[in-house]
Amino acid sequence: MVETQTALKTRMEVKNLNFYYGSNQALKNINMPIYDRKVTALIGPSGCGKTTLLRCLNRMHDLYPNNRYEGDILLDGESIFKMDVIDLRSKVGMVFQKPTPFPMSIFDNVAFGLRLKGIKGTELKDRVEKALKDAVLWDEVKDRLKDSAFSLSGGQQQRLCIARAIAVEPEVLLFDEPTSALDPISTAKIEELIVELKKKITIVIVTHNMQQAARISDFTGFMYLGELIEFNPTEKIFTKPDKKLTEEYVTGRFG
Ligand SMILES: Nc1ncnc2c1ncn2[C@@H]1O[C@H](COP(=O)(O)OP(=O)(O)OP(=O)(O)O)[C@@H](O)[C@H]1O
Repeated sequence: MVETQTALKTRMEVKNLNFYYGSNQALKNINMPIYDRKVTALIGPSGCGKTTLLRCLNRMHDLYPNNRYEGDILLDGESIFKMDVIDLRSKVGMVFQKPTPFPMSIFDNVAFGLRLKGIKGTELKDRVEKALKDAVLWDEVKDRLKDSAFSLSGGQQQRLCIARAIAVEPEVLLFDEPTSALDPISTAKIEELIVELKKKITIVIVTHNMQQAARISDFTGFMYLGELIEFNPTEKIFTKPDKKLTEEYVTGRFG
């Protein structure tokens, strides 16, 4: 069955978004839907604003006082700028480029967000186990849950960070180049995991790797110099893009 864009449910919506680091405007009038339970990839040359846009989606930039947003981003129709930021980040989680386990045990890493929500006892154990299973890490760690998270390999640490992020059952999960620090086997595992996760979670991923975008995403946004040049189904972006600039980029004529 061919899916049309109109039949899709919009989970988030970026509307006329400008973003400034002090006086430096990094995003220019971005408009983009993020469809429910699809993988949306952001591609474009270095410095075009991919990470900046991703970090707007859960207000990661709020940490620095000189950063400024204009326009709006909606989550389920509600402005994220009117939401409590902790609440927003429990709905819109993030996995970073380098694995960022906390300096504590494997179990405690995954339990972290759940404990903040007041979950304990058997429910806590069950939810940790479920998250580790969903992140396809359980079999590798079930006998060493008390070990330090740093005793895991890089690829395992990244899956642990994914387990930690999904344990609190976010609606949307943001991935910032999640495999750029990993070997090909670990990369393949994370890619399979992302495709599996989208059954339940809406995913946005920044990637430098165009093959990765083509392999795992349903929609792709191509960015250039702070603008969203084109947003379309991934297959169209890579075979018959609307814009010449997109075509030049995906065929490797500049990068
Ligand atoms: N903390 C910051 N302060 C000031 N300017 C910044 C900051 N972070 C990024 N920028 C600028 O914003 C623009 C977009 O950067 P961003 O990191 O979003 O691009 P990107 O497409 O993710 O690049 P890359 O693929 O190299 O990671 C760049 O011009 C960059 O120099």
